Amino acid sequence: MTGILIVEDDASFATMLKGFLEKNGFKCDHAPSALAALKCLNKNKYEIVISDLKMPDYDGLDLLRDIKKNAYDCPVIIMTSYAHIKSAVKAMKMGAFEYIAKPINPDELLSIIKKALDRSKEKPNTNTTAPAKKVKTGFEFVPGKSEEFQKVMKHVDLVAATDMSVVILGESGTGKEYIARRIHEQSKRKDKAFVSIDCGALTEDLAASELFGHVKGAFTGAVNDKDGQFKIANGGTLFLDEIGNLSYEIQVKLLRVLQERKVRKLGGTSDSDVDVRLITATNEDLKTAASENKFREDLYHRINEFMINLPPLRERKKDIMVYAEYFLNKANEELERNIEGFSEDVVERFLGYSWPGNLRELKNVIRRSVLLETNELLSTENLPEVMFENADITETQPNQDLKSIASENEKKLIEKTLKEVKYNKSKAARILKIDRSTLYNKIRKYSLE
Ligand SMILES: Nc1ncnc2c1ncn2[C@@H]1O[C@H](COP(=O)(O)OP(=O)(O)OP(=O)(O)O)[C@@H](O)[C@H]1O
Repeated sequence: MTGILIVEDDASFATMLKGFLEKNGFKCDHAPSALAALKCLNKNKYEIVISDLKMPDYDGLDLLRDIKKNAYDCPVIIMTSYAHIKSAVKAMKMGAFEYIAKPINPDELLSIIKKALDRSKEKPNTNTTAPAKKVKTGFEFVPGKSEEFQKVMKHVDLVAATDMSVVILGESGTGKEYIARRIHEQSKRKDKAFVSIDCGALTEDLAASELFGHVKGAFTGAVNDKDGQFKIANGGTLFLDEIGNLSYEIQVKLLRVLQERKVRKLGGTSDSDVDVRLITATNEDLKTAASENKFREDLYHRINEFMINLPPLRERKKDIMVYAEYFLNKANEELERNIEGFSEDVVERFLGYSWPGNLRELKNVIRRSVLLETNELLSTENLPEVMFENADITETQPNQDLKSIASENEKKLIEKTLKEVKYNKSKAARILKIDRSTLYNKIRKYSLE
């Protein structure tokens, strides 16, 4: 039986969730707080942790950080409301396996648990507890068709043929790792390893051992010799995601490896040659970080022989429906559904929404909607409410004063929301966070009836 640890401060919801999972053949423990969860993790081995994000004092993100720090080797699934989607995206960057929106859809949860278990089975036994190494299978690269993405692809094609170090700059979820992998697969190193490390999920202690390896006895817990990822990637490509998170000391060591092309294990006395192409990703401006002495300038120049700027999804609107179609096909396959496409309203909302979590968010929204949809086409009914909260502000006309711009925007937002919910006024009022009588007054004021 698979052991699942449920971390949830809402006791009745936790009991319900536990009952549901046990009915489905899982053995569960419940921890009412993140601290209680750490105690359970110290005592027992779990295959999966399902944790609430928002808990008083010490929340799901703190717990996730500590799980990674202590190298408990189990995937963490974060439960969150759509209002906290940004924290969920942060959780993914910190190494969460997946997030699921509350109210929890039981089939969606079972599907994520199954994936987490499959992923754990795929993990090679590398004699390491490394939480940050991602094992990628079934890589399928879909190119966008916007001019912005075409430009990126041109740069990818050009740089792939060289051995230059590449920095990929872009918001979380824009596809930086996919671009890195694409460069590797088009390079002469394609038959060798592509190793991906998420530096954001590595603590300082783990980072050195993870990157460079260690010899037995180098520190408490180093019970065997271990090769670092530089050695494992030898001949191939090493992708360091969130490189800005590496400490100054690790940056110094990294620079030495890159300059001398030699790596020495922690506690070791000899060097071995390594031939690795380095691709790094960041969503912060490393140049500024370097000028503020937060990132070593010499390392910055060494890793930045070529820079690729991957724009956020909202700035390459022509790509949105390309990926939406792709993720729809994938979700149909995975969930054994047959949704044929998107309603016009959905397309309009997809194009108007700002997608703070970029492609990753688009994929999750579609997967969830596919699961919930009962019609042939995906409808706005099943889109998360947050997608209606940030409806785009209209462009302004010359000579408009603030008051008239505000009214104009208000009118447009109400009109758009009403359309999206098919004039269901209770729903519209809820989305707009106003009461029904205020909504009726505004509908009258703007003649929207
Ligand atoms: N070119 C692509 N083709 C198909 N799917 C893609 C592509 N790019 C991104 N994706 C999808 O979007 C998800 C996020 O992509 P990726 O992990 O590369 O983003 P990232 O920018 O590295 O994110 P982070 O900064 O959070 O690590 C992927 O899991 C994949 O499903």
